[in-house]
Amino acid sequence: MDIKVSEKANLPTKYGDFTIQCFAQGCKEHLVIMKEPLGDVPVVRVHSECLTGDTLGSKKCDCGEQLEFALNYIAKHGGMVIYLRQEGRNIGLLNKVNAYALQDRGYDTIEANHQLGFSADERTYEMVEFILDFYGIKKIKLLTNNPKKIESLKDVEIIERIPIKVTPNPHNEKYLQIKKEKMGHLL
Ligand SMILES: Nc1nc2c(ncn2[C@@H]2O[C@H](COP(=O)(O)OP(=O)(O)OP(=O)(O)O)[C@@H](O)[C@H]2O)c(=O)[nH]1
Ligand SMILES: [Zn+2]
Repeated sequence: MDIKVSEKANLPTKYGDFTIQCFAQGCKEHLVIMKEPLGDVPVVRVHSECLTGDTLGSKKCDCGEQLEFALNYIAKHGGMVIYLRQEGRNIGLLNKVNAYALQDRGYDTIEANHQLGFSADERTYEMVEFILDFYGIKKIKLLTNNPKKIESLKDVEIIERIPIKVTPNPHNEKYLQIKKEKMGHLL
């Protein structure tokens, strides 16, 4: 993998004071948001980009709330958010908006992906393994409700899963139900 790594820089935020470091592969620029000390077994959140949820406050998904939970948790306990540029479970923003249009017509989040010729989840996690290896991290506590993410991280030992609590709203109730029933999320 041809990966460029930036320097580390300070990033004070409303959640706490972090450092950030960028890992670029081609046109995908991934980000690590870190709070030190990391401790013996760092807390890690692997977060996939959701422009609509993370920055626009969309109520259609739980991404923004999960990111806030993770940043608050890591500000308190140390650890890192690995922010992967895998928008729309890696189908990209344009396709996600088309998937949302299909959802407006009654398809669920998985059916909409299938209608567009994608699998339910097109993400991969090699970059996470590269980043953890870069920092010499072999064991982590993973902040997630997604068992597939745990299975996908083969080169690192996950000694604990820390659940993320989200409060459903009328717009994401069905989405959360599909994640639980069809994608096996531990909600
Ligand atoms: N294709 C598609 N992507 C979506 C949709 N809603 C959210 N996403 C994307 O899904 C990703 C977040 O995935 P989730 O399955 O919600 O959560 P997760 O990160 O896999 O699991 P957790 O670790 O428990 O948060 C982000 O990349 C979002 O852009 C949708 O309806 N369709
Ligand atoms: Zn989202």
